[in-house]
Amino acid sequence: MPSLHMNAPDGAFAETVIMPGDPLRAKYIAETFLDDAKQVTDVRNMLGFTGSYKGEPLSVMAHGMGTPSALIYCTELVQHYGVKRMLRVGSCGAVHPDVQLRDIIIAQGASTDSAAMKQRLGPFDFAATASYGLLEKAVNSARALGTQHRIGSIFTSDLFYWPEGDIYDRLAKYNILAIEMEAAAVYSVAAEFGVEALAIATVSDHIRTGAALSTEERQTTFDQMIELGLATVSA
Ligand SMILES: O=P(O)(O)O[C@H]1O[C@H](CO)[C@@H](O)[C@H]1O
Ligand SMILES: O=c1cc[nH]c(=O)[nH]1
Repeated sequence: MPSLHMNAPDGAFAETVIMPGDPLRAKYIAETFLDDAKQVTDVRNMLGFTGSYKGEPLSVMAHGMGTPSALIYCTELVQHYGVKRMLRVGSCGAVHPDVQLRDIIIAQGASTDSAAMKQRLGPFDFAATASYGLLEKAVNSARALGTQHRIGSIFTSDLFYWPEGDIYDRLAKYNILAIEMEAAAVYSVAAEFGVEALAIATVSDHIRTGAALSTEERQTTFDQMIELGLATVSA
């Protein structure tokens, strides 16, 4: 039976799902890295695929841009399809001076400005953190692969275009490395339903300096991040 936003039948998703924001990145990951990948959902062109990796079932499902979209797909994957592990593979913009273009950030925690997140614990703030088991596997895999990485906290924003620039100084002061738009949402769904989640993200641009990866550099570094994600979930 399909869910509200996915037309995959019951059992169509593996217990582990790799999740980029972009549906075409989901297609690319499935076609490039999975064996026998089949498309399982295409509602709104938000594509999902299931195949295998190193002999184990693995799915790839896009979650779109922003917290509301990610909350919908993550919630339905877990509640409707019984998914147990979600690993976001995204892009992010660096705000911390120590972070370099191409760095892969393993997101230990994600602060957020999202109003949706404020509805979780009533008057309290929910601390969106990665599942330690996945975090440890990602760090060990990055070391084994020799992948340049940073472990730290990021910021999940509802805004891509900020009207005021001073927010970046404040984030860097709190040792936040980079901004993206979904990690806290993915972590919060995992916490709500008792499953595992991790987000890793490639620094595609440096918000402070304006430096950005070329199209070719994006491809190479995204491949490194995807390989790290696959190593993490298959460790
Ligand atoms: O590259 P993805 O995974 O989409 O992630 C980042 O890119 C999008 C903004 O351009 C947002 O979804 C942000 O989180
Ligand atoms: O959300 C994002 C993703 C990449 N770069 C940014 O500046 N923001």
